[in-house]
This record gives sequence, C-alpha cells and structure tokens, in this order.
Amino acid sequence: LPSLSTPHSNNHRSTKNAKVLILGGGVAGVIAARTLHHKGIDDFLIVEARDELGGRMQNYTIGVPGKQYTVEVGPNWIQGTQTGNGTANPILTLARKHHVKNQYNDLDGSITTYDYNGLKDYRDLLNTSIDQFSQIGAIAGERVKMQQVDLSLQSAYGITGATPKNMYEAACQYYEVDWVREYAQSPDQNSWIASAWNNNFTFDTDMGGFSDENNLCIDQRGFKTIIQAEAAEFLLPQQVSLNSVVKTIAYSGDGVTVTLEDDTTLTADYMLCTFSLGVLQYGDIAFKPTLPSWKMEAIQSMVMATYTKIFLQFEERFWFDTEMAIYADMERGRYPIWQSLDHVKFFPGSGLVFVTVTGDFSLRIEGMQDSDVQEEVMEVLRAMYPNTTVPDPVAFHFKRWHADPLFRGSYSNWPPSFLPGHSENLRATVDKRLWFAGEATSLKYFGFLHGAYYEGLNAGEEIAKCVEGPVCTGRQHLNSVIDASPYPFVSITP
Ligand SMILES: Cc1cc2nc3c(=O)[nH]c(=O)nc-3n(C[C@H](O)[C@H](O)[C@H](O)COP(=O)(O)OP(=O)(O)OC[C@H]3O[C@@H](n4cnc5c(N)ncnc54)[C@H](O)[C@@H]3O)c2cc1C
Repeated sequence: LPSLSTPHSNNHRSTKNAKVLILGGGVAGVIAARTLHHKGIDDFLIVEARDELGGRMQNYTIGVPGKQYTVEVGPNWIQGTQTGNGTANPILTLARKHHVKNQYNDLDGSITTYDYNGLKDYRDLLNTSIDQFSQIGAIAGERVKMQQVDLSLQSAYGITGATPKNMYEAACQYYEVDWVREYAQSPDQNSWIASAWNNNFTFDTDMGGFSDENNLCIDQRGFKTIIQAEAAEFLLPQQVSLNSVVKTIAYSGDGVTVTLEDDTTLTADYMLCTFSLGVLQYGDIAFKPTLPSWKMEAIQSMVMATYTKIFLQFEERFWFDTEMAIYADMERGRYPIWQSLDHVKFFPGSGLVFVTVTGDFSLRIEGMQDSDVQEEVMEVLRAMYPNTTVPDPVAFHFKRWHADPLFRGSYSNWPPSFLPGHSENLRATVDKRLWFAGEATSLKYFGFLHGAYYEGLNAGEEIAKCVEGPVCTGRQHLNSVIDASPYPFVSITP
C-alpha cells in the first residue's frame, strides 16, 4: 500500500470511526472503496478477516523445489473478454492495466475424452450437448416473454428430450452445465431461466455480454494482483484493517456498530457488507436486531455452490496433449474434468495437471483426508491410462471452500425457487444503513468476478449519494415475494 498521505477528500471525520465501513476486501469491497474515493469520499474503512486483499482470488505455490508454480485455487478465468471494440469485461480491463498475464483457454476445441477403460472418443456427443444448451437458452427466452414460471434445468432437459441416456451423454452434460457454465451443481438444482440469462449476459454480445471466450490467468504473482495493484493506487494504510474478523453488526436508524472477534468496536453512518452468500447463510455474523424476514428469505433462498480444483504434479507429463479432457464414469461427477497446465500455452514442463469436482461431490471430498482423495484421483487416472505405469504424484493440493468460515462455498447460484423479487431483496438496504454487494447480488452476472465488480461499483455510487446527502433513499425491497396462486380446485374444508 502507498505511504500515508493526505486523503484528497475534504470530508471531516465525525465522532464515528468512519462514515462508511466496507466489510470484506474482495473485488466488491475494493471496487466500492475505489468508487467512494473517486467521488471524493475517503472517510471509509475496509474491514477484512484475512491478511491480504482479494477475497476469493487466492493462489497456492505448488511443486517440488526448483519446480514451483503459482496456481489459482479460486477464480482462474476472465469469463467473457471483449468483442472488437465492444464493452470489455472489467476484469480484463484490470488485467490489461496491471499487466496480469492471461491466455485464451480453448474449452470446447482442445479436448480428449476417456472412460474407465481408457481413451474413448465421444466428442460428437459434446457438440450435441453444447447445441442442446443453446436451444434450452433460446426456449428460456421465449418463456420469459410469455411470463411463464421458471423451472429447473433438469425439467428443461426433459421437456426438450435431451435428458442424458448413458454415462457419455451424462459426462458431456456435466461438462456443459455443471462445469463450463460454472453452475457447480447438477441440473435439478439450477434454475432454467436464470441460467440462460446469466450466460447470455456474460457471453452473448447481443445481450450486452463481452464475448464467448474464457482466458486463463497464468500470472506468477497470482490473479489477485489485479485487485491488489488496483487498491495500491488509492488505498491508504488507515483505510484498511486486515486480520479483523467481524462477529456482530448492530444497526439502527442512527448508524452501525460492528464488533470484531477481539471485541474492538467500529462505528459508522453506513455499512456495506460484501461477505459471501454462504457466510450470510451460515449465521456466523450476528445482526442486532436480526435481519427482517424479507432479507432473511432472500439470503436463504439462493444457493452457495462449491467448485473444487485438485492439483497434482508429476515428474513428467504422461497425459493428453490437449488443454482439456473429460472422464466419463458410471457415477456422474466423479473426477470428470481435467485440465493440463503442462501445455505450451500455460506452464510447459511443469508436470502439472488438475481435476475439478463440484457440488455434492466437493462436499464429499472436503470430509475426507487428503491422502484418501489422492488415492481416488489416482485410481481414476490409472483407469484413464490402462497401458501406462502411472506413478504417484510428487505434489498434491486442494482447498476446502465449503469448510472455510470466510466463504462457506465457492459462489452463488440461482435455484428454481429463487425469483427476481428475491434478487432485488438480496440487494436492498436495511434501514437505509446496511448495504449489501458481492457476486451474489448481481442479477446479470451472479457467480462471476465481473458480477462482484459491478456490484461494488454500483453500491459505492449509491452510498456516495447518501454520504453527500441531503437525501438518502436506499434501495427498495418487496415485503413479500409473490409467485403463487391458491389451488383453485381444492376444497380446504374437510
Ligand atoms: C474455486 C472458485 C473458482 C471460481 N472461478 C471463477 C472464474 O474462473 N471466473 C470468475 O469470474 N469467477 C470465478 N469464481 C467466483 C469469484 O471468485 C467471485 O465471484 C468473486 O471473487 C467474489 O468477490 P466478492 O467481493 O463478492 O466476495 P469475496 O471475494 O468473498 O470477498 C468477501 C471478503 O469478506 C471477507 N470476510 C468473510 N467473512 C468475514 C468476517 N466475518 N469478517 C471479516 N471479513 C470477512 C472474506 O475474507 C473476503 O475477503 C470462482 C470462485 C471460486 C471459489
């Protein structure tokens, strides 16, 4: 961070610790702080439990001495980049500005397919699966126009006659839905309409998206550099409090008091909470008084999914020379998606490969010892290479996102029973004092880094209006989210 200098704002400090407390120093928190600063408001404090900024943008150094690499245990891709001179993904813009190295990742075109007997070519099924998802997206758009209710993606597959009929089709559907589209959950748990919206808004330029490309960050300083370097341009040491775990948030029409784990109290006029949906759902933070029922319903109706990358390093590469591989197993989602980092575009000669699991399978392995997970992974890898003597890895690592009390999962997802009114209520202010932002509050880009970015930006702009006064409207909420009718033909009298 830069050395102490005079903030350019002419705001005078009140008797409170700050005008605005920003809880959480991830993308949303840092971008909200930058926005306040741009508006001339420097009387804010970022309160962050970890010892650095970046939130879920976390990396890990893996490898034997002399062959160590920075790998991303959290977000890795800039998802949707830029088409021509069109709108760029703001994450790409930050990467360009701070010279953070990223590389196009060919997710659909550079792929090898396997089953438990080894190599098995079912790439044609993958193309069918991609087409099916596009068709499902188009039908979702029609349903929106007709004001039809949302359904699950599983229903969508059934209605369009695309339900997988064997383990290869299931593996390809997993690839497209649970993985490439980043739902990290099976189709029965995902909303149909919102799934289509979210993808269109990010990847479809006709809908205001960026592009259908995904770039993999391979910068050895870590992907988090985009947000840390951005913060270093404006953030002063007295504007951030690291290693500060929030336990209680008390609020009234008068302001907010936040109590930390070590009993320090911090007071402010406004508070912006950017903690993950999982943290809010879990109840680790006590709100005093408890949050109103419309807010609780919104928080508890969305879902926090889990996405787990399991990294392995070997003495040398013995696997596919494509960027990606799919493994089809009798059990859907069992170590299915493989990515080679020992590739000319990424870290050639690194001996690194990783496999991703999601949803319930992630929770399952979070409850296992590392050595037991490694054994299972190796069993799969040896099934994929029946004619190769596959050695044990020299390094192995995965992060347990669901068990981490600062995250409680990887990113939010929109289940069928979550309605636009819930999304509005997730973003809405409580008593005009408590503000909420983060990837989960983004209607268009929930789950993504750019969702967190835009939400931080928007909250910063709106809170600035409140600080500047004289009128602070806050964000409106619905007292109840209605999308049900009484059963017309059922008599309720016995
Ligand atoms: C494994 C994984 C893969 C992903 N892949 C991608 C990807 O490829 N591309 C993409 O665009 N997105 C991806 N995402 C999603 C992306 O990481 C998030 O959308 C984004 O980082 C969320 O930012 P945020 O500011 O909303 O929240 P966070 O980053 O969670 O920031 C909230 C902050 O609050 C802090 N905090 C929590 N509790 C407390 C407390 N009690 N007291 C004080 N501080 C607290 C946390 O430490 C954290 O720093 C991935 C996420 C994961 C986990």
